[in-house]
Amino acid sequence: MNSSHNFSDTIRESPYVFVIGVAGDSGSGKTTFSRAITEIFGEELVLTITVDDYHLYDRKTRNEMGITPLLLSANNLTLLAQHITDLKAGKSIIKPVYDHATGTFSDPETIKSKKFVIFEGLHPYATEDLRNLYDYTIFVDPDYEVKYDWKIRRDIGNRNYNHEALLAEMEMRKSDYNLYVKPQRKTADALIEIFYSSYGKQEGTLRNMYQVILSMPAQEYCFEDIELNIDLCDLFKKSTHNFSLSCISHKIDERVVRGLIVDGELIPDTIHKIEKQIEYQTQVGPINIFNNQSHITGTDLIRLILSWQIINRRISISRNPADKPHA
Ligand SMILES: Nc1ncnc2c1ncn2[C@@H]1O[C@H](COP(=O)(O)OP(=O)(O)OP(=O)(O)O)[C@@H](O)[C@H]1O
Ligand SMILES: O=C(CO)[C@H](O)[C@H](O)COP(=O)(O)O
Repeated sequence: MNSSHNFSDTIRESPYVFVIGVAGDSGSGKTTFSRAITEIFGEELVLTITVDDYHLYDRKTRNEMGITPLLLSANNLTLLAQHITDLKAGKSIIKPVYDHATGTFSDPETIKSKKFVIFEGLHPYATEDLRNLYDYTIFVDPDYEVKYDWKIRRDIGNRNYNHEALLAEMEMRKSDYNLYVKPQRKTADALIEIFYSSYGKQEGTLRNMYQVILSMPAQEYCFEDIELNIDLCDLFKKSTHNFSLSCISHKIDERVVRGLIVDGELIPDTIHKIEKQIEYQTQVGPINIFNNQSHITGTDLIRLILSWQIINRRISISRNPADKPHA
């Protein structure tokens, strides 16, 4: 690419709307991973919509019906498909709003399309018709224990649940998760698994440090144009923290996928050098998403690599419009 050109300007000027789907259970870390794209391109270019807004029933009604929000039939997936189609065509939508603080619906809101639209939630691409509308899909899949530790922390703090009600709800959700949410994992372009750190559960939790695996099917786009250089001097001499990076091939849902496993911490210098590599290789910049952090975790590195992968997918569409997925 021309070195004086900023690819964000190309995106701004292009009519193409790139749609990303991030699926996973409640509190699984979807926002944590998708936020990097907003941090890189800014809110002017990136719109995030929570699929929770497409629930058909409020919390009280769901409780009376004895159902969880994970049922496909408890969500208006037809309206969701229509809204993705409209936003992709550059049109505005009038969208329902689900308020987690009260468990009820607020007034609908009008939303204008932007150049990246991220749909995150339980069922962003739960049907084949929905799946065909996306340019890139991610499935976030923390280990059961990790996920429920996060959910308890978050829902009791921010969503006004009491501990017992939350545990009962979590138990009730298990089978619906396997039936209605997890199947999306089979078709995701990128799958993120999160486990307690191999350097110690307690220490890891305190430092927000987990073992994170980013897996992708061996496909044409995989790490295209990516040169990931990690400065060994930073790792060995300048940092006193544990860090490991390895690659595996493994089978998930009958697909053989290649996984990048990251655990431990890097110093900010190392990640800033990687950000510069991304700027150089993609001409998107400035990329500076890790300000004021004393250490950089595996989650952070995977967020950055995943964003890089998405940017490359977007670049390939610009280079070759016929390359558009589902064109
Ligand atoms: N990779 C991670 N490392 C450390 N903590 C995490 C990570 N991912 C998520 N968390 C914790 O879990 C909480 C929920 O994460 P996040 O908001 O990203 O989940 P979500 O899937 O978007 O949730 P929901 O869709 O239910 O709003 C965060 O506030 C954070 O405490
Ligand atoms: O699975 C969820 C996604 O966040 C929530 O439980 C669902 O959206 C219902 O929200 P609430 O529990 O606040 O009524």
